[in-house]
Amino acid sequence: MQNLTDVLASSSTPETLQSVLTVTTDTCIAISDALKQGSLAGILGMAGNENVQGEEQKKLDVISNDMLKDALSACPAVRAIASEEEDYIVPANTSGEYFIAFDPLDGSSNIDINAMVGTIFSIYRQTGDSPAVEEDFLIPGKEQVAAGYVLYGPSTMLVLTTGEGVNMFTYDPTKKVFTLTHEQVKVSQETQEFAINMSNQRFWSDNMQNYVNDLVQGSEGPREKNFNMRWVAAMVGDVHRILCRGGIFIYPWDNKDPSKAGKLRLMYEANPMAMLLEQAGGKAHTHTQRILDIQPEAIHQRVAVILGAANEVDKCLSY
Ligand SMILES: O=P(O)(O)OC[C@H]1O[C@](O)(COP(=O)(O)O)[C@@H](O)[C@@H]1O
Ligand SMILES: [Mg+2]
Ligand SMILES: [Mg+2]
Repeated sequence: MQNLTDVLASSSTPETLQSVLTVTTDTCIAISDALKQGSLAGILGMAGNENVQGEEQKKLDVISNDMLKDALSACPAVRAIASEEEDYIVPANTSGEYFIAFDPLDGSSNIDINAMVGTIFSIYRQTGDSPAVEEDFLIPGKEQVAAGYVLYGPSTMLVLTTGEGVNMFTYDPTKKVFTLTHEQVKVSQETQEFAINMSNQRFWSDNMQNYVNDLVQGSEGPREKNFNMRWVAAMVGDVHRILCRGGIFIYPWDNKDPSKAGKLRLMYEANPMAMLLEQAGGKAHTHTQRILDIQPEAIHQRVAVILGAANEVDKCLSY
């Protein structure tokens, strides 16, 4: 079976980009090893700080952020880094060719219950003669040259696109490599499952309430079929399920906090997942536009997210 290095070497991925992906995925293996140790490694619990978005950081948010930041800063091909857990961009090597944005640990609230978490990353090509500044990083998601995530579940999996479809790799701890296990994944067009945090229902728009009400009415409602609901509380887990067996994931606009356009972050969560979904034949939108077309205004910008099987995303948008 082919491993990640073979797959990248036989693709049109430039060697410099391969080096960024290798450093990223090697660091994710180290994060996976740390997670496996759990309480034994003293890495669970709160870090005692807040990130720039006012969220309390867990120790593992900080540890995984530092691991990725240190490894990627030392990679000559990396020009700058942006992270959900860093206030500002971190310039790395002026002669580097790539920007990498990441959510070092997605699904932080799952850490202490030993449930699914992941690392999400998004890579852009951007060169310049002087150290990178934040404005250089404000590139629409359609310009991504690679995106993916590593899911720390019962097995550790890498899901990757370099713009030539989506491949899934399973980490083989005996050989310490990611092995290609699911080639050219396509999102099923059949939607049986939806994922949305129903506890926010009263804050949604009327249109979103109507759409979800129609799903919940099942075979007695206008959709004339039954749906099931799933919520992993880690976007990485919900998106993985959609890539594996279809469905729709929604973190909609709501009026809970008018200063926020949504909960999820454009650069660390929405853009990389949108690229994966589109490369797998699915769709990813806000309530008003294609996510990959959004011109970012700030690195920590938030957006509404509706992604999954193309037909179902269209159906949702029709409301
Ligand atoms: O608290 P909620 O509404 O269940 O939110 C869950 C969502 O928040 C997130 O956990 C945010 O990610 P972080 O853990 O990186 O902050 C998403 O992964 C997930 O979809
Ligand atoms: Mg996240
Ligand atoms: Mg996070």
